[in-house]
Amino acid sequence: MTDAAGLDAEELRFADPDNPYLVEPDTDFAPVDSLPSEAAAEEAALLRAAVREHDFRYYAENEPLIADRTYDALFARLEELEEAFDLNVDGSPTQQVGGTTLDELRTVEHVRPMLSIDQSGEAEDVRDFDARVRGEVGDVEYVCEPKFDGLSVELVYEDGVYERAATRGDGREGDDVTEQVRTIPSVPHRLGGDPPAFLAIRGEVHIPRDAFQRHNRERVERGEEPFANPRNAAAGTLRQLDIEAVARRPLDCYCYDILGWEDGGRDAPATQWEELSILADFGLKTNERAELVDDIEEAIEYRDRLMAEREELNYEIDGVVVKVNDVAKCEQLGTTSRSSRWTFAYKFPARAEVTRVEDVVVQVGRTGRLTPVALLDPVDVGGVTVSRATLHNPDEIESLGVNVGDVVRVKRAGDVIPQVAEVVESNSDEPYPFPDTCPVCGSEVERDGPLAYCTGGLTCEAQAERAVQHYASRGGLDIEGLGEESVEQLREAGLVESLPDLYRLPDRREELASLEGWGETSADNLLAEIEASREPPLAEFLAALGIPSVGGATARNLAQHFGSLDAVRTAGEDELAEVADIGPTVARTVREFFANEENAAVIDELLEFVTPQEAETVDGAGDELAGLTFVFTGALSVPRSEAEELVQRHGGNATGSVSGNTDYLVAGEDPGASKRDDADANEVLVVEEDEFAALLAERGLEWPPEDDEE
Ligand SMILES: NC(=O)c1ccc[n+]([C@@H]2O[C@H](COP(=O)([O-])OP(=O)(O)OC[C@H]3O[C@@H](n4cnc5c(N)ncnc54)[C@H](O)[C@@H]3O)[C@@H](O)[C@H]2O)c1
Repeated sequence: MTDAAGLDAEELRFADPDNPYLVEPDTDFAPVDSLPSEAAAEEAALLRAAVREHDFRYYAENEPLIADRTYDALFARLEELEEAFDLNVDGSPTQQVGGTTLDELRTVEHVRPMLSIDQSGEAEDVRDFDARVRGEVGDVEYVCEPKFDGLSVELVYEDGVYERAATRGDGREGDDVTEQVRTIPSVPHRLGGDPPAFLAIRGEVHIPRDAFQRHNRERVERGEEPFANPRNAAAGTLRQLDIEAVARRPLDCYCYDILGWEDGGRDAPATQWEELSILADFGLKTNERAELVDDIEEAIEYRDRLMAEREELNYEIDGVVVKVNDVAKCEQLGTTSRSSRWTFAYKFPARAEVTRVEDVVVQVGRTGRLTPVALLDPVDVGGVTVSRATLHNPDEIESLGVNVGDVVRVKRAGDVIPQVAEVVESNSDEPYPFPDTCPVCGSEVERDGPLAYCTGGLTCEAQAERAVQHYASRGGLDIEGLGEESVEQLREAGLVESLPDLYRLPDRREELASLEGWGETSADNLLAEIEASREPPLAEFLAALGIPSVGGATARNLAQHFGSLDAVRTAGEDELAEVADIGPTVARTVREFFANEENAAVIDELLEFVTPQEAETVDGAGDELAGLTFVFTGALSVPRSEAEELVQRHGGNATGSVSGNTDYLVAGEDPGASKRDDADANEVLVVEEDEFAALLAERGLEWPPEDDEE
């Protein structure tokens, strides 16, 4: 999202850069009855162009210019004008489904149009919908379901076998995402139960919230822009052409509607409620919170209840969908060109509120990255009090134009980290001046693209504290008794200011024992742990140094490739890039880490106390599994991601779904029938975990891999 004034004309597809509804539109509209009809027609034309542009940016590019709430206000105004002035609506976005297809993907026609849903956040509008429905078809029951904030897909099964999947696109045709959707674990490749000969269903692909947060954190750590919300992340992922990359993302899919059913004499279910239960019988994932209710008041209560539970769910929802239960009545109610007349979405209020920036602080991360954070006048955003919001990086401050004292809109878009979405009222001439020295150690700040880094390395206190925390963590040398809080306590007491100070603690045993909450025994235990960490394996030591982008696996590859710390420290970028799993970017990061004078000084000092053990170098590490493709299914004795990582590290492929070129399907406990069936059909070798271990052992590899957590 941007609030930069003015847009480059070339960037725009449907609207003029001067269109007032493109950037920071004013949604305080003049009352319709005071408008001359010419002005109304003119305003509607501008709104149509702007809405088309916003649709394009939202659906095709996943980069909206304005907040959803603002978009909804523009859309509602356009509808209002068209109706009040009886304007010609041919081709208006109010008559069409807003999506589009991409050039890169094949287009497929849907079995039945995939339409939009009329929606509102007002209970009165929901009651109006109900009155219209009852006026046309008499009394009805409703099925209420969460409105998942993901990406709608059509799935097609023939004789129970997964055939294809497509995005909603413009409602009539969508992008072919068959291979992408095939990687989703909750989409069976073969249906169970007694499926019809032909079945088309509608579902919503989404990324669970916890996985989304993990994924975003990794993106930020790699210096990439985080996704604004899980919907964008799911949409972006699903339309990727690199299927293996899609398989690595934790997508999930809820199914909720039958679009097509052909089965000789057997009829499709007669109600929405039966549809849900039969979909579940076929092994498709349906949502357990769906409810059948007797009337609209119960539907309204359902929405309020779900809104209160919203934060507990591991998937993002933005309201509830209310559907007429009886399919025959649905057909009677029919559809418009844009939406079905038997469904209504009762939305939750947007989780975005307006507040004042009280201050901006700049935090220093373990890698030295500086992150500006806005301290806010606390505000309730969707039931959670927010007093801080990330500003991401200096470029974001510039593009938002935000400074202390400004009134801003804050949002929590699926993720837990609140963000400043836009400046609503600026009280400053300039954006917040980003510091050119580190607020903690005063070292110079260096820019790398949009990001800023402190050049102080391990001498920077903030980095040092986090460096010590990391060094002692399970991803480092696993020094028990030295958690984040103790490290902070030791630093505050002046006992540990940098890594080598850990090994000077025996000289300060008395002081340590006298700290609040410590005592002789805890102090001695910690000192014994520290003593035991003095001869670490090289790989663990490298991982413990907290070199940016170097986790346990990469550290082990480095150790196996170079054998000694000296060799790693002096290796050039080209040599580093020869290591399995290391590309040019990571090679440069590693080189820079060791070349940094401050880091070098700290490491030299550390080596006065610590002697990393040389590692056995392994020739050709990384090629043992070359040419082999594995799929893992069922519960393994370690997380599946570790198995996949191991395979990839040794030159093999690990994908999420069985396909023609899969060599082995490794079945852990409870492997899931459909994948195994598929595997048999493809003549893939199905092996149990111990056979997999044997296969690795033949190639000199160990299973399960040693504890490798970061
Ligand atoms: N910010 C912008 O520029 C911009 C631009 C375009 C659209 N938008 C936003 O997108 C929304 C409109 O998009 P839309 O037309 O895709 O509508 P929508 O996503 O709000 O609602 C329709 C969709 O709901 C989904 N859905 C989720 N759970 C469902 C369930 N249980 N049963 C049935 N359907 C379910 C379906 O996929 C369907 O496509 C608006 O809220 C608007 O704010 C924003």
